Amino acid sequence: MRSAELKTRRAAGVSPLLPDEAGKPGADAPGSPLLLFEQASKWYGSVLALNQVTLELTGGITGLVGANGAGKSTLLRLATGQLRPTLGRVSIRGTDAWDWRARRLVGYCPDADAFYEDMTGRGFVLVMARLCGYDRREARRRTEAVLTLVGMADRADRRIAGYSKGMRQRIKLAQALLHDPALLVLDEPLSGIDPIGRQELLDLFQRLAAQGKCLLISSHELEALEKLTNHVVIMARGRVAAVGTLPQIRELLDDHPVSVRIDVDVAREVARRLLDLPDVLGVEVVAGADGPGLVVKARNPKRFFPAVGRVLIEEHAEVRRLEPLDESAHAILGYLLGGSGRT
Ligand SMILES: Nc1ncnc2c1ncn2[C@@H]1O[C@H](COP(=O)(O)OP(=O)(O)OP(=O)(O)O)[C@@H](O)[C@H]1O
Repeated sequence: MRSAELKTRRAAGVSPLLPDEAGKPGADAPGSPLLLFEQASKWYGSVLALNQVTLELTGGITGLVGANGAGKSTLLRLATGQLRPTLGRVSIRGTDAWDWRARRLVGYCPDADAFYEDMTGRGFVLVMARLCGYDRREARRRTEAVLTLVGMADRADRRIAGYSKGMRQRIKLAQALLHDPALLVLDEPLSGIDPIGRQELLDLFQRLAAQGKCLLISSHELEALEKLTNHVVIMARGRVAAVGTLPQIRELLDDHPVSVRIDVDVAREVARRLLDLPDVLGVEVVAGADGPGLVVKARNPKRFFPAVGRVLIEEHAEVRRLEPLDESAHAILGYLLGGSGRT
């Protein structure tokens, strides 16, 4: 039983309370941000997954977006105290996120499902409540409260094996809410969920935020998060590329010059035409493996990129390479101009 319990804890990715500490107030230093990353870096062996991230959350809903491998899950694992930063600090209300006192303030919904499929949703949440250290009666009370909160009270006696993705997500959310955490960390909660289930989940997240919870939600899909919040963190290659409301990020992008590498057969002709464009700040001709290439510095990518496209077509240029050289700008552009930005 002991090993089964431990397996269940790990399976659901929960940070259980210690039995003798359940019910006591959490690690709480009033005035400290709920979640704070201070120059936090994480290496997996030789892979730098998170690079000097500084981030502060105080409340509301924050969307965390980034392409595959951008470092979102690593950031969330650090926030939930499952990993320790190699350098820097991650804290919850002033306490190291790795510390069990901090974990009591955090609820976590992992990306992957790891249920005992033969259990009912209610049975699973109840077991998780017991593992949190609540006695039978309190565990039952909390189980019913969270199942009601996530809209599963009347469907929780069915086996998990028969649940839709949306129902599974709600059960994960229910177990994360058992200890009434201040911060809810949700890793890709919308992935694979149909549009109706998705809207219901978005409504649920909004209700939780209205009740005072702080939510940190990762997603590949900016459009989905855009409906939920305008506080967005964009990640690229382990770094925070931009933080703010979407209008702020768009503005930042318009003001921030981007450097673009363009390798074409008629480099000099294209360079001359590009220099006439109003948003181009400079063009440098550089040597490439297959002939000369251009490094173009420009403002206002929304206007600049379509204009480049027109020049290349008019010059009948054969393009070998066209890519932003700045990873952050690349990521932001991917999201703001090209949809999801998934690579
Ligand atoms: N346990 C690990 N060992 C080695 N490298 C890892 C490990 N976990 C993640 N990485 C690497 O760290 C980087 C960041 O990964 P992470 O999973 O945090 O990104 P992500 O944005 O969540 O991506 P995805 O959307 O694909 O889950 C990637 O290069 C990934 O390959």
